[in-house]
Amino acid sequence: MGRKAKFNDGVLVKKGPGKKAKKQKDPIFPKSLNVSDDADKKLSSRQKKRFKRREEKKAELLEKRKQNQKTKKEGKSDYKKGKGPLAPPNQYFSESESGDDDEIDEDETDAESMHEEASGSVEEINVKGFSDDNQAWLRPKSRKGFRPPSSDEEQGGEEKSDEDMEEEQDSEDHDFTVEKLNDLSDNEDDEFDTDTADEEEDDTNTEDADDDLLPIEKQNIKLKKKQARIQKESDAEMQSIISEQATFQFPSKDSEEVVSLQDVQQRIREVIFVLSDFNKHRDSNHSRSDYIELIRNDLCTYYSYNEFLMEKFMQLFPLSELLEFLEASEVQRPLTIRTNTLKTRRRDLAQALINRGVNLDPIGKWSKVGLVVYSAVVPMGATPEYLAGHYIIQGASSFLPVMALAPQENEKVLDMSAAPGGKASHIAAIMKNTGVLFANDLNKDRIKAVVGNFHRLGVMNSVITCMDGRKFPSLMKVFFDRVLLDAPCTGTGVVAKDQSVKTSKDEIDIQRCYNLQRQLLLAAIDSVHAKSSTGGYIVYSTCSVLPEENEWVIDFALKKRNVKLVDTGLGFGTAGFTKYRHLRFHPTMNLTRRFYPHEHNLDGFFVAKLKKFSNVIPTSDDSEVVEDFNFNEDILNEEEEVNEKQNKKSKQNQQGNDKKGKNSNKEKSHKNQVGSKEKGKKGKNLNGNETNKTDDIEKPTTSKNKKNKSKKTDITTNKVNWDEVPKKVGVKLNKKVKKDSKKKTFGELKQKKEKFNVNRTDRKFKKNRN
Ligand SMILES: C[S@@+](CC[C@H](N)C(=O)[O-])C[C@H]1O[C@@H](n2cnc3c(N)ncnc32)[C@H](O)[C@@H]1O
Repeated sequence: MGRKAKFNDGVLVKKGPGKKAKKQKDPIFPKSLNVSDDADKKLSSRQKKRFKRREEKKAELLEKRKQNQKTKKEGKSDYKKGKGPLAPPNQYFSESESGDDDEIDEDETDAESMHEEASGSVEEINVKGFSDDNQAWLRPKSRKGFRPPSSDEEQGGEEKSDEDMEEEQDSEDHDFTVEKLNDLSDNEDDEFDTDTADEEEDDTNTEDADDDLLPIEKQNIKLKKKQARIQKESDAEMQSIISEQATFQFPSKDSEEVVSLQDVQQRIREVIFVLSDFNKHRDSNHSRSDYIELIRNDLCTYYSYNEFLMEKFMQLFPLSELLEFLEASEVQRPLTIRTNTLKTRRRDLAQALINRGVNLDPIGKWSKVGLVVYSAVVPMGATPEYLAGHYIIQGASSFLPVMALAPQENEKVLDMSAAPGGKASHIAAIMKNTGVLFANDLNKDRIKAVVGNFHRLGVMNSVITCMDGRKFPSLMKVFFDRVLLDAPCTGTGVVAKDQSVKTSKDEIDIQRCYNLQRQLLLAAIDSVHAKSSTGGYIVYSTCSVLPEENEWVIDFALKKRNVKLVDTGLGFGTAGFTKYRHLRFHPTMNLTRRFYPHEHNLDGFFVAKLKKFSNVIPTSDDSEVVEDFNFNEDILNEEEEVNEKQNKKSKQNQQGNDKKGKNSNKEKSHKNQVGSKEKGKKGKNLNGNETNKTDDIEKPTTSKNKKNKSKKTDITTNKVNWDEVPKKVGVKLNKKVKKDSKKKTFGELKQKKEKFNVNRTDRKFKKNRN
């Protein structure tokens, strides 16, 4: 019942006489709903103009959209071909290895089907979208309170207080809501925004256009105008403050005032500002080093580091980046898990965990087995899936060395320092439990964790050993197809996980680490078979960001063994250093990869991949005893050496030319620097303990033994640097003495042996007595 609207333009179709139809009048609709053809006729001339303009813009927008879609399609096809910036995961595995391919292929289909599931069952149970495009989590969250200054601020901009930031955030939020409302109110008319933007510029136009706008749109325009005005005012204010506070007041040495953390934070910003244009903003009574010292102390106070480590980081990062690194190191990385493909598939695992109320997402396009967990109502280390070995809780950065290693089915692989077995079990999964995996660790207690994890995860192809990795070559020399050395390190990349690193590390710790790392790496190389039909690779990784433990160790191995650096195949990460302070590393060092918490939202990590090309050990004299090597001393000596070199240059060149022909074979060698070794000496490390290593760790470059320091090659040309020839003469002389000793008569040798036996008994006797 009720009145009937006449939508048929007044053409009345007679249906016969009805009482009500006759009695009731036609309904009258409001003008705005009148959609009759003659609506056009009622437009004013201005309205017509605006209408025309809108139509034109509509057409323009449509054209643009079409073009965009076209370029997007082209981009997509590029991506499929592997040309795009985020290449498909297969590309990450540079060698075409059947085992990996299988895992990836399977996972790729996993990912696709997971997308399908996302629109189906996953959404049904109302859990956050499960998409593979979650690169956003890779952006590190900043700690609340201290925002490192942007480069703009550093260039002289005034820093914003927390209140300002909150206000800014508020206004951003407000903008966002208003925009959203606009979208909602006019979501079919995309060009509308453009219209209003134009009208904002032209006041007269705005007034005209206002007639057509909804109240909320008018409000939006007003708000934007207000914001622009406020911005203008605050800019002007900021300029005046900057000009007023041109010089930062350096705190006097005598002042013992206790400053709050907020003041320290403020001072850090101010000193960064001064250092950004030192000549302009400095206090003439203080040098740059005064400012550096001040900021170092303040950073130590604010972030609770010891001065030594802060100094190390200051050498590593420019100031603005340092702040970002320190800030990111205060925040825990997202919780990530790795699917154990020996037992399940990622999509099944994801589904099972989602059903338990875990909010998760794939880790990113670079891994097909990782999941990032945003929130969980159950402890992730105690779910039935965990206990059944369907996944392992593992930092995302720990995937990287194994991905770089790219083990294959049926290979012989060694994980030299494996405990607690996270990476080793990943290797076993990629090998699909085929071949042999040696999982070794020096630490007896930690090796128990490897056993436990392997049982839980169903690793069946492993031999677990507990020995010093340095001794592996004596047990299984040239045996393995691939070796992973995830070396013990200072852990400077994982400060967020272990805050004790901030204060517990000093020079001696670092020195101990890099000496052990060098020895372990040489042992790892010696355990690999260069002629392996499928491999011959060594991957070296640490969770430290210090070059002493990374590039410097690799550079050492390049000089000591027949290995070369190859691409890690990881597709992301920052290139390793080819120079650091006064040191110059091999130019191929840029093939190594560094990962930072502030840049990649991963723990600080270093990954290098080496290919062994010959089983010959270039300096194979095991009787050589070498002292520990000191990084800082080396840097100082490099400087000294440069000066010395300049003085002796002409003389050395002459000698060098004489020797050139004789040493051409060495010149061909891959190594760019061969350390000469002192024989028969015992070395001392920094602790004063005697070292009697059988492997070739370089001796310290102290002035005492400098004469015998290694000959060098020019790393840019990989040729012998003939300026260094006198040192090589020293090496030659040593060899000559050695040869002469071989010419000794039988009688002399017998005498020598007897003397040696007497000494030995004497030593034994003394030892027993003690
Ligand atoms: C960074 S952790 C290895 C972590 C392991 N790769 C993982 O992913 O679970 C370094 C390991 O090296 C071991 N280690 C230290 N010195 C060693 C040595 N001389 N030989 C073998 N392993 C050693 C430590 O016990 C420690 O477990």
